Amino acid sequence: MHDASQTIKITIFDTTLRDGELALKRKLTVEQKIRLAMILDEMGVDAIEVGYPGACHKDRDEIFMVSQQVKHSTICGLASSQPDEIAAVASALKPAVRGRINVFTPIGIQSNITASEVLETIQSSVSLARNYCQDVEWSAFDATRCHPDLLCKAVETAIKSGATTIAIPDSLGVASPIEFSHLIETVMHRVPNIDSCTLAVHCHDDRFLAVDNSLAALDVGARQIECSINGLGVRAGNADLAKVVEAISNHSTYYTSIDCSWLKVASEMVSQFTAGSL
Ligand SMILES: CC(C)[C@@](O)(CC(=O)O)C(=O)O
Repeated sequence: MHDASQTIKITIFDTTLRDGELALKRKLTVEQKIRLAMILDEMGVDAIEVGYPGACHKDRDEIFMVSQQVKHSTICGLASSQPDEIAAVASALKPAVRGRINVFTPIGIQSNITASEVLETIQSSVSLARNYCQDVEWSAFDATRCHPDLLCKAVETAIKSGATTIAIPDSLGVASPIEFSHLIETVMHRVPNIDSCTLAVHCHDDRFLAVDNSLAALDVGARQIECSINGLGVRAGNADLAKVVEAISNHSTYYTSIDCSWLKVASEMVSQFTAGSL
């Protein structure tokens, strides 16, 4: 429950089953994914990212089977800009009550393609995803190590191509809260069509700042936080969902739809699934 002053809803996007699973030596089974997804759905998580078929073949069937079971949360699958990956996620989402394709494009300093090639890739992959699905997220992989001019152009292009959510990840966990919120503020100010999407953040915990960075971004306009149970995720992990949600529940203006009484059950379930596998 939230009180009357808490008027701004923050969407919670859980990626335990996708980014979290990447951290495991022994992958999750489909039964485990379904069990956790049912808890996340019951808990009130807005979106559940279940897998990345482009990197792990079994994830396609897992997205399909979780989509058959979950009735409230949006089910999400990750794809690169490759058309076959986008098609695989789209077909896996067929049984979903609500489905979302999350398309990512590398735009950081490591990416060795030109700016115009990046923009073309975004345009074609997001439009393709949008032909399959009304709900499309575009993630700017390595956004915190990219030139802000390119980031702003890329975000504008993704929105024009049909993305309804834009995620700004700190993929390698390099940013501080001031740097990260400044980057989000730049995007909010400089992208002309930014109001027609939900801005999301996806932070990694390499500097133990994933939760702080995510929360700092709210005050400059971010409205979705991507996080995971127990902070499970590659390297140091993602932002811990329970910490994000507890912090927001004590905030004067923001609220989430999470029922905190489920946090302990979810955390214990993930600890049990990952025991000996980290
Ligand atoms: C897809 C994207 C949000 C990503 O999760 C990609 C990834 O690390 O797999 C990131 O952290 O940049």
